[in-house]
Amino acid sequence: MTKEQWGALQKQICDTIGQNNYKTWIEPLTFVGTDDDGVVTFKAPTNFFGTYVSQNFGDMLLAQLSRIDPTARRLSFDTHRGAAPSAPATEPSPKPAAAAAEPAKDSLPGAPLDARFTFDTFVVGKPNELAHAAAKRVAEGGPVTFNPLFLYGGVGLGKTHLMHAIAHELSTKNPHLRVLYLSAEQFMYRFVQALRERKMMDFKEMFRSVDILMVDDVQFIAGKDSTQEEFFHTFNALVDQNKQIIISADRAPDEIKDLENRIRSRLQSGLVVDLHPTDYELRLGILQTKVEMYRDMYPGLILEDGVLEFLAHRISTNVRVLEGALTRLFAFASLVGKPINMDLVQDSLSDVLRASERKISIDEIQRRVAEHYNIRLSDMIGPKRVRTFARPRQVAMYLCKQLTSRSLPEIGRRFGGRDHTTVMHGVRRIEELRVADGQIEEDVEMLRRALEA
Ligand SMILES: Nc1ncnc2c1ncn2[C@@H]1O[C@H](COP(=O)(O)OP(=O)(O)OP(=O)(O)O)[C@@H](O)[C@H]1O
Repeated sequence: MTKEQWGALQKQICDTIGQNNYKTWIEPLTFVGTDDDGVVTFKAPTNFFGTYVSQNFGDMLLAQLSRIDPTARRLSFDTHRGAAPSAPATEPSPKPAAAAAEPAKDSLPGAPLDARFTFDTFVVGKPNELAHAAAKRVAEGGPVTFNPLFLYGGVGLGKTHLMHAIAHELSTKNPHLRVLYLSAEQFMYRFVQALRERKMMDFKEMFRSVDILMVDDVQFIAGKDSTQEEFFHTFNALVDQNKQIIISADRAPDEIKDLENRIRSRLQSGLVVDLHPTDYELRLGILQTKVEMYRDMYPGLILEDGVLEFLAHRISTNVRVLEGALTRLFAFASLVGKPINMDLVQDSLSDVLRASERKISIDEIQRRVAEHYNIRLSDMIGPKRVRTFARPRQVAMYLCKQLTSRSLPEIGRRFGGRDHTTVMHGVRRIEELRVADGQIEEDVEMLRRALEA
């Protein structure tokens, strides 16, 4: 993103958050640049200022920025005076200090911490409770019990969030602790730079001087032999000194190809925990937490029932995408001055919904529902209107509406050529019965889970 593009965006941001907020919090920021990791850096007047903007306007800013620059992933607020202008995209720029972490002694060349990624903002559910508990334990900062802590899981499930949360908590408890967080790619970059500049001694000394080392996305060093070698030595030196190491990756150690065996076994020698794909309840919980935050930011905006449930159903892959969708909805609603309802969802999120479209088919739903109610598929689709067939048919129609993106006429056609008004009636009926009839509610939930599994 260029300075000019940022200039143009500011107008939009002002419209979104209002003149007062804009003048107080956004105008004083200076755009510095975006690096290869998608970190967008601003110069902020003070540390507090950067933290405040990040916590209160971070999501909105990121959503606006990512419309112009889809690589934008994180914000960083640099409070150093005379910060370097943005570096050319091919050359990783020196990382600015974290917005929330206090620099300890001389500053470490880590990546910025995101001030929003704390334990307070992390929603715990079944899929991530073990990872959360392990992270919490490490953040207590007591004697090192498992080393390393190895967190793994798919894209956008909260690995980085947990690592930053540990770093924040440890730095808050003990501001003198030397906590270094960086990606494996940055580790390699520092290593190559040290080789090139003949500063290997400095490199080794610096990495061995940290109290806590966190390396994100370690799968990156697979197949990169000399980086692996150096990583191995760093790792051993720190473990020998009883210093805590926290590693993340997108898969388990034994699934990372082209990783030396001795490194693999080192990575497995502590506690290996995975973040499972989110379930519906966790996604809904995350959305509800975010909404609380947005209510302060956009007072007066109406959020209609069912919207969060719909998003939690439909966007199931990645929490980042889920959050982005909500941010976009709020920003859009405040721009056009309308309530957040299903019409707005369709208008403003059609691309996200298309991309996250489920692979669940109408056939599959019909088959599962027929099995569940112990009726023949032909009876579900056929013309008979007795309740034994009509109710399962309505449940199936309802699930088709919820779990696929098919239109009502299309669903009608697939149910023996019925009219779309029949489908609509069926869907409404099940909506009513879900509230009034516990058995139907249980059936629908069970079927939905089975279909989504
Ligand atoms: N349980 C959760 N509660 C609240 N927010 C969450 C949770 N899980 C993920 N998020 C949010 O989702 C976004 C993506 O999370 P994060 O960057 O930690 O993912 P990741 O696992 O490191 O993914 P990647 O592999 O892409 O780096 C962040 O904004 C994070 O705050």
